[in-house]
Amino acid sequence: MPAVHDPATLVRQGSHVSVDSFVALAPEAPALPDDPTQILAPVPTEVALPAMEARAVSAWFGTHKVLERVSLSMPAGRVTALIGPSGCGKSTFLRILNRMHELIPSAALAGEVLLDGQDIYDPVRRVTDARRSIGMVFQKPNPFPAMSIQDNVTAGLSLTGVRIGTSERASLVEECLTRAGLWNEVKDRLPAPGGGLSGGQQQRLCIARSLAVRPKVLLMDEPCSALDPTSTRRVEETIQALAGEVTIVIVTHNMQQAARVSDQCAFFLAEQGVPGGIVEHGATAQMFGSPRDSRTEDYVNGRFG
Ligand SMILES: Nc1ncnc2c1ncn2[C@@H]1O[C@H](COP(=O)(O)OP(=O)(O)OP(=O)(O)O)[C@@H](O)[C@H]1O
Repeated sequence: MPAVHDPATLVRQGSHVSVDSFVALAPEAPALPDDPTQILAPVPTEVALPAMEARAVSAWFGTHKVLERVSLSMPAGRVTALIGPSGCGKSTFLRILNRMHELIPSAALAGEVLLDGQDIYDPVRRVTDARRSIGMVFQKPNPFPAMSIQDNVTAGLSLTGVRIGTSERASLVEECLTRAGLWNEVKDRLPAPGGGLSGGQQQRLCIARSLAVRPKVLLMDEPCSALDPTSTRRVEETIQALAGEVTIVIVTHNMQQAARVSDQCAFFLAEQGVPGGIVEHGATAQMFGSPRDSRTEDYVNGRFG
């Protein structure tokens, strides 16, 4: 019997540092292909260990049950895409993976979320540990606009009480901006305000900020939905570059994006009057090329949703 985590018994956390990002324009970037079957991400050949595992996760807002016993393994160093129509519980599931769900009044959940085999909801584990290990990038980028680019990168460290020296800070800033694909564009203006960057650059700045606390997992909730196609391409390149180093779970409504960036997909659905659940999950190539369930086939081919 899984534990029920009622919000009244959960540790509340009001100082979470959100990790949003924006993306930059790049006129030379190629146009996006129209046919998802032409751009399938490479299928992993070896079996990766799960970095995160959701076991029988159910969720409620008050008496409204929105997820029903969802189980999913998210392999280490791989990209998992959560797809499905609006309202089926993808974002709720994502927020459960780093204990943000409990910040919402009336929210409750049941089940377990394991990170490297440990339940992040275990009462002996601190909520701040979960959020440090499991970063989040939101739909709307939110760097600290008046703060310098370099200070934005290290803002998460300061807020979690981590102190580092000047030279260590400088190398961390360079490392994280490089990993986020932004270093070359900002290396000559690190003291300039983060708010002066283009939207796409701000999105990658926020990815750099999340990387600075060295998360094991990066959750991304429609990180490109506010971006133009070229900026989207830049963020997708960043996701692909990070895969292998960080476990990524991304919610996206863009099927081409899911096909481009993910190794595996989980298709969520909430049919009339029924809480959301996973209809089917598997390797991205299989989900797009030969889905087992006709509802998956209809969704990935744009027949509904
Ligand atoms: N803060 C909240 N309070 C009450 N109900 C909520 C809240 N957030 C989400 N819900 C409900 O939970 C269900 C799942 O919502 P959720 O946002 O997780 O779906 P989603 O698949 O991510 O949708 P979308 O793709 O539109 O973002 C919906 O019925 C929604 O109305």
